[in-house]
Amino acid sequence: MSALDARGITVRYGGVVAVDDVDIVVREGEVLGVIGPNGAGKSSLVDAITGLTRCTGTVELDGVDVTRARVHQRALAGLSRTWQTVELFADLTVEENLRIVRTRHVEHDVDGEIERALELLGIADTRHLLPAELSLGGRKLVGVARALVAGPRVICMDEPAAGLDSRESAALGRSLRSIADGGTGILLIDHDMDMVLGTCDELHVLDFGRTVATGAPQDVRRDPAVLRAYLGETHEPEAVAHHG
Ligand SMILES: Nc1ncnc2c1ncn2[C@@H]1O[C@H](COP(=O)(O)OP(=O)(O)OP(=O)(O)O)[C@@H](O)[C@H]1O
Repeated sequence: MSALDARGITVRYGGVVAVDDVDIVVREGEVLGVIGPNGAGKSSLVDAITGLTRCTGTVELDGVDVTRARVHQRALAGLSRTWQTVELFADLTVEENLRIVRTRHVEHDVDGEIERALELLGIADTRHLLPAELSLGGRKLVGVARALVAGPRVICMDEPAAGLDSRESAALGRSLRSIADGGTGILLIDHDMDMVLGTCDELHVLDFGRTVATGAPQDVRRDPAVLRAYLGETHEPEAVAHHG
């Protein structure tokens, strides 16, 4: 069943069409990767889906139309988001940062969710540390844990691996897989192709705001339209071609 179903999403900034009639479906337990060159519209798409930017099109969560819902209402309906920069409370420990998350249901077992998130992200041993005592990778994992504690149906992640080394990035990918295996859908934007190709069930490729390819990672990375989209990019064609 689809946890997130976004249809005909179009985002305009003045005369610029940043996202052009894009359909995105994330199923329960699926990791959907959205990739594309710089400026392809990935962040704008996630901003539109989460309600942060104006768009046309429709967004459904678990079959419920949330197109007109505000950001916080979408969050309460089950749509979580992580950011490129992780904002944690500096004076609170990892566990306390998770404890202040607003959960979706009052009867929510917060303690249970926190333990589950700490275990899934492999950060249980850091629970009493302050954010400053963690590496950037560690803080990013706490950011993902925080999104998870709310009990989302779908988590949208904007470049969670940015700034991580390859070992941290691989660990993050494994954690995302475990989260999805627990039933949560994940919409993942990232430039780390090893992590994306190794983690996603499906890829959705954008170029100039348009969908140029969708499908399984092993098919998409060989797709001529995808390779074309990355040509002219300075830092990514090698990554895609390398795996092709
Ligand atoms: N607030 C804004 N106002 C005007 N134009 C914007 C705004 N935000 C993004 N754009 C433009 O919209 C297009 C898509 O940008 P977006 O950031 O969504 O792409 P992206 O794929 O996330 O890029 P990156 O990989 O570099 O993060 C680009 O042409 C960008 O310059």
